[in-house]
Amino acid sequence: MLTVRAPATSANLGSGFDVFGTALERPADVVRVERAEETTIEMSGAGSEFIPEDPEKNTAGAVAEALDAPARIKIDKGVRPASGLGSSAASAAGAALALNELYDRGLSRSELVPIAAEGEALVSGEAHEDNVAPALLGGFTIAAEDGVTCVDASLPLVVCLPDIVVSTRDARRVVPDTAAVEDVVDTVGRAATLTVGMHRDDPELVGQGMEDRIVTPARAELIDGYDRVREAALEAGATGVTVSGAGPGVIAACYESDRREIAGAMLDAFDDVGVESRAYQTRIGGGATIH
Ligand SMILES: Nc1ncnc2c1ncn2[C@@H]1O[C@H](COP(=O)(O)OP(=O)(O)O)[C@@H](O)[C@H]1O
Ligand SMILES: N[C@@H](CCOP(=O)(O)O)C(=O)O
Repeated sequence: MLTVRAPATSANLGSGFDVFGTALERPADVVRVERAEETTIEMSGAGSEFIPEDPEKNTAGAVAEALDAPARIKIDKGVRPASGLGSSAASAAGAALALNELYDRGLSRSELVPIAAEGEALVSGEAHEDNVAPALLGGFTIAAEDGVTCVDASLPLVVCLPDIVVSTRDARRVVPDTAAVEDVVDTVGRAATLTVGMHRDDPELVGQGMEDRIVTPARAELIDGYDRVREAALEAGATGVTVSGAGPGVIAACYESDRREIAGAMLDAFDDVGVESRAYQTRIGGGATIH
């Protein structure tokens, strides 16, 4: 079978709601495909018992349909669903790259972004591209109306995933419909700062750019212990902390030398409020790879 490794991703990064995303070096999904008369899906791995194998309800099935590429698809989940780590997107991006290769469709990775986003539309109600873009292209991505821009960054990160489930569909319902002009001005400044920080692999600038007054406060309410975890990470040396994607994952930017301490502090802080969690000491990584 043709095999693709597709990385977890972290979208938004505070100031870039529905626009910014980064590929994470780990964890990742492994997607295997072979040609078939009709699409079937077999799931295994982290949280796979909660993911429908019906191709009409699985993000990989939506991609097979969009590419008109029926296949036997096996997905080994490294990324638990409803995590804020682009779990649904990893499978969609992996399937898009694998089926494009299997059927010789000849599409570029950029051209596969809107196809993989069909999977996101299936599960979250909207074809947001901020997870599938970095899962396919790697690095730090800016998914805008006019297309995706990619920065080849490799900043160290810690992502802490509490044992709480927040579905992206539900977390999109708490996003405010309007924002005050001064908050929009603040967001523009922070988004610009973060983008420069990614170009320079500068944890301080990226950290400053991760602050957000518009979307993140509403999302933080859905995560038990968020404020405590954020404070603990900052005290341990994180340069910025925010909700990863729609949550419940929490992401910290940092220097490599502080990564271990930050991971420990975040785990302890969740533990203090009675929530089990696991931490990934990772960094911005590459896009999906064919094996
Ligand atoms: N291949 C897949 N991988 C992960 N989740 C999937 C997949 N196909 C469908 N889903 C559904 O998508 C939802 C998880 O997606 P989402 O809420 O966006 O979480 P995440 O932030 O982890 O991507 C769950 O309801 C899950 O059952
Ligand atoms: N921009 C989206 C990103 C959702 O990411 P996920 O990893 O939680 O699926 C949003 O914030 O809704």
